[in-house]
Amino acid sequence: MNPTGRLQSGRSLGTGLAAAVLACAVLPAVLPPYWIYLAISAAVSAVIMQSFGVIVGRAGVMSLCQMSFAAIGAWVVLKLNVMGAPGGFFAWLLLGGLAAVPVGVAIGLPALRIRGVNLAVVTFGFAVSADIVWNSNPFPGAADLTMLDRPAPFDGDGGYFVLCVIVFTVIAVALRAIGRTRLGLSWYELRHSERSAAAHGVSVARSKLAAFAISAFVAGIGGGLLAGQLSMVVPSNFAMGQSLALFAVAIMIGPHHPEGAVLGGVFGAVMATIMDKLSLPQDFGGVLFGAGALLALRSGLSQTDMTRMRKRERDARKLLDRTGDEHPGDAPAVVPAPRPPAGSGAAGGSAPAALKVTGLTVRFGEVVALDAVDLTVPDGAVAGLIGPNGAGKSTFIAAATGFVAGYRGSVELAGARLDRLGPSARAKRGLRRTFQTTAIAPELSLYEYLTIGSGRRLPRAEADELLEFFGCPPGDVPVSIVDAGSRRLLDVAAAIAARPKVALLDEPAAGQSAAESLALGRRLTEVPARFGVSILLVEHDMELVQATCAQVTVLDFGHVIASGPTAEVLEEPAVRAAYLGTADVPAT
Ligand SMILES: Nc1ncnc2c1ncn2[C@@H]1O[C@H](COP(=O)(O)OP(=O)(O)OP(=O)(O)O)[C@@H](O)[C@H]1O
Repeated sequence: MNPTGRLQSGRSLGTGLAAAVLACAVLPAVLPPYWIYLAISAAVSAVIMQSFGVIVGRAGVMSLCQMSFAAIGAWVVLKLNVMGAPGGFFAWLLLGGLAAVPVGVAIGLPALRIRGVNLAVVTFGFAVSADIVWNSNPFPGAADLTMLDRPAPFDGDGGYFVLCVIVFTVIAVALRAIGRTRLGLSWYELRHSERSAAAHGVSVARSKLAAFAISAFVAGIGGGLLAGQLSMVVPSNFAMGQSLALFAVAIMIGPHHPEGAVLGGVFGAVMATIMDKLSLPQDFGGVLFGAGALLALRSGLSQTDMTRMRKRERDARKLLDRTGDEHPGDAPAVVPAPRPPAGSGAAGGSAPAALKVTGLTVRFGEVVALDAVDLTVPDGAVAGLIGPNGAGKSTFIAAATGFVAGYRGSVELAGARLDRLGPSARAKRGLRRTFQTTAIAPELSLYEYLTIGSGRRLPRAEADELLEFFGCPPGDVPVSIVDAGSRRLLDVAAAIAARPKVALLDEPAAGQSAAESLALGRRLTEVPARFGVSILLVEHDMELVQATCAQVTVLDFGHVIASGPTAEVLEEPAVRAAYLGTADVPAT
């Protein structure tokens, strides 16, 4: 983030904190008692909405059981109160949140294998089971009417509202900090594409479980606060219907942003009163939430996401106007890329292998996508992999990087076998890839995306250098206003940012003009020396391949039909016949 970005981010934190202080100072003083009570309900709901914000808003996981986690928090607080446990309300509140964590992780385990609607059904099943448990076992204190006393000095309604706002603010600041770590950013990537996250070395399992654990903790805290508000709770306070309604609000509003959590909390708390005042049935509020959620699902973004993104886009356009770059992603003019010297890199044959793939065979049912393919990427080289549509190039990248289970053959990176490792482990070992279709979370900035890709705390200067080198827009620009061609370049930059041993690039020049494609070729030839990354380039653009790759391997129907120095290979009759027709190979 440049100084302007940091300033804006600091300003939004300052505005949020000022709003919290103002709410604490003014609302208890001016609101009548009934509305103060509603304000407490809104603040408690806002805390529970924050838990939806983590799991639904950030990680994109359809969890319908957040109120069950809240119930665990409430149960623990009430149980410790009945027991007269030491520590008092604040310690019990914390323990209530912590008690929800293992349950959150246990519910998250199925999420490692299933997703979408199926996962929603699993979490809903848990909510139903929890409902049955709560209904047949009264909450602690309910049988003998042991009330929970609120802690001084927050025991009055005004004071308790202040306490709830403080808890909300602390959680918001903590989640904001987590959101800037690689874990927090990886949640956004998970939401859009788990395979991209895995290709960036993100452990999808760990990331999802962390989201479940943190969201359960926050929900547990919310449940504990609700127990403090009501002094005694009943199962209907945590009914599965509540989880559903709040889930719909979460999808619609986007509680992963504090203003969205507050808005969601207010809606959740006052909707019943509004329906009452309008003489409408209570369930009508749920119908409205459901309709709003459907609209948000169609656009893929919540209301707060859209508002923030528009603001970010406006700021970015101003920044681009100031820097004179009106078309993000326009590649700077470059002289044509120099051809690599014959015999250099891959063509030399004597360089040690950065990547050595032997006998790679992949079957999809009856289709043999790859048949005993041998391919080597020498250290410090840009090698090419070409072939007609359906030849098996993408399958080769997918299998080598661990995205295809059950291939035959071996994949060695700098002499180490990778065959037993999954995609994220291979990425961490230094084997990165890009995809033909980019799936970058549009709400991220280019800096944030590079941070995820790099797998480390990427210094701004290094990020700027990478963006400039690949001709990408400035780092504060949101991905949402970056064109498709530039997104591909950004994807390449993110792969290189990790400084892997080898990067496998799947058609990075698709969507680029001829001049941009040549500019990319020039940059790619510099990558091994400049960043220490060897490259395997999959491309249909023959000029780019010729300008960039010293050695090329040609696939046809899953077989290697030629391999060696690019110029010689492209002259081979079998290659011309299979791939390029007979006379279309540009003279080399
Ligand atoms: N998941 C899959 N299930 C079944 N068949 C597949 C799958 N993925 C690829 N194939 C088949 O494997 C073969 C190789 O496909 P692949 O996408 O690797 O080719 P490609 O050389 O990358 O093509 P293109 O240049 O069009 O991207 C094709 O016959 C394709 O239909």
